[in-house]
Amino acid sequence: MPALQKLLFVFGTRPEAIKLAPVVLAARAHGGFEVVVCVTAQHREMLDSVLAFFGVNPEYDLNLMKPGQTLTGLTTGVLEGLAPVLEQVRPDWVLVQGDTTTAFAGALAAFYAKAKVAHVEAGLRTGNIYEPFPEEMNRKLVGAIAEMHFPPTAPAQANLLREGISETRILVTGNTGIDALYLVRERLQADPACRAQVAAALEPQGLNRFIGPARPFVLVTAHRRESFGAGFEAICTAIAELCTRYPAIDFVFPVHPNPAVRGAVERFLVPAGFANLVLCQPLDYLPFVAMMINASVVLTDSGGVQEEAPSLGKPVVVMRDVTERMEGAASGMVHLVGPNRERIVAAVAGLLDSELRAGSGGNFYGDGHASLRILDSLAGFGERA
Ligand SMILES: CC(=O)N[C@@H]1[C@@H](OP(=O)(O)OP(=O)(O)OC[C@H]2O[C@@H](n3ccc(=O)[nH]c3=O)[C@H](O)[C@@H]2O)O[C@H](CO)[C@@H](O)[C@@H]1O
Repeated sequence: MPALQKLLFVFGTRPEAIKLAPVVLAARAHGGFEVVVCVTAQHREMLDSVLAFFGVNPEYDLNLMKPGQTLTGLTTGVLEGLAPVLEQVRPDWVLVQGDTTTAFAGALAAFYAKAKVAHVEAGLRTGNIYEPFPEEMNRKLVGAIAEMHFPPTAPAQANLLREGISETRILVTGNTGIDALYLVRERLQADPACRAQVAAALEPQGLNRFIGPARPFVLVTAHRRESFGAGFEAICTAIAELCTRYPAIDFVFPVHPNPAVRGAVERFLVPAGFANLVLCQPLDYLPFVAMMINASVVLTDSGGVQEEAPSLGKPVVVMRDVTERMEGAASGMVHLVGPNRERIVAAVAGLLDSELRAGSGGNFYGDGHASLRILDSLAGFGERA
């Protein structure tokens, strides 16, 4: 019988936790692995709420989040913090996900410790190292280090092949974010206690009405670093114009804690006091998914939300100039408009005016079984060793 392989998961933000939690849970249930989790806590509260929801208790916590955190400070913090963890754990594989600074610095720290890196959600590219910034460079750098690459889709695999990575080191798996999404949707459908938990979580912010038969609403998220400044002014003024034009439709905007995002919202949206604009704290993952299921249109610059909304049959307007996820755009479910006031207003209005038409959705990004494919592939290495 082959020895258990030791997997060290390293992650630090809300989206990484959402996309790695299903892999951690499946690895713990698998039997072929010893599993160790180290969080950098590049985000703190938003990370903890996801860990609690999935019941993932990290063995190591670098607790790196600081006010006014810089990318340089974070990178060096992850490198220095991980070195002793790697020394102690001595993993066979270090798993990192996506494109955060934690993923890049985690992969580099693993390389310095001569541990193999497996990259979950590999191969996403826009071709522009400043969009998204710093994510495009982070994921290219992880790609240069990784021994095994798990792209979610065939176009992401093609990007890796173009960069000269051998096809024997690539496996298309689907996105693990869709594993998490379907898991949550199933729990919401099957478990009344889970629905009660969502209602209780939304009640203090007065948001329960959005999970019942609500009047139509648009769910908004925005946080991309390259839109800070002029981009956020355009995003906020577009939302203001939509609030005025559609008084019978609500706009629900959980505001990301980054001060650049909060500042723009306070300057361009708060003073008008729109009755149909609901500004709230970021939502926990479970209530956020419940709201997405009920939304008419989703307006976002998020990568994960761009994958989730069409998987739930919701049309999405993407406030970015470029995207590494053209699969949804090609289907007509995703409208790429940039952080541009006129184009945001036109796209959202187009969807609202067409009787809130939603498509049937599609699983362009995953079928809910990505985690098992990843683990079967890593288990195969153990058997060959
Ligand atoms: C450039 C790019 O596309 N990069 C992505 C980036 O992340 P992102 O843009 O997807 O980040 P966010 O938008 O912060 O998170 C999204 C998640 O958060 C949930 N959500 C949202 C609002 C809320 O109030 N409550 C919530 O729970 C939501 O359902 C979703 O699952 O990093 C990831 C990590 O490496 C990569 O995978 C990834 O490519």
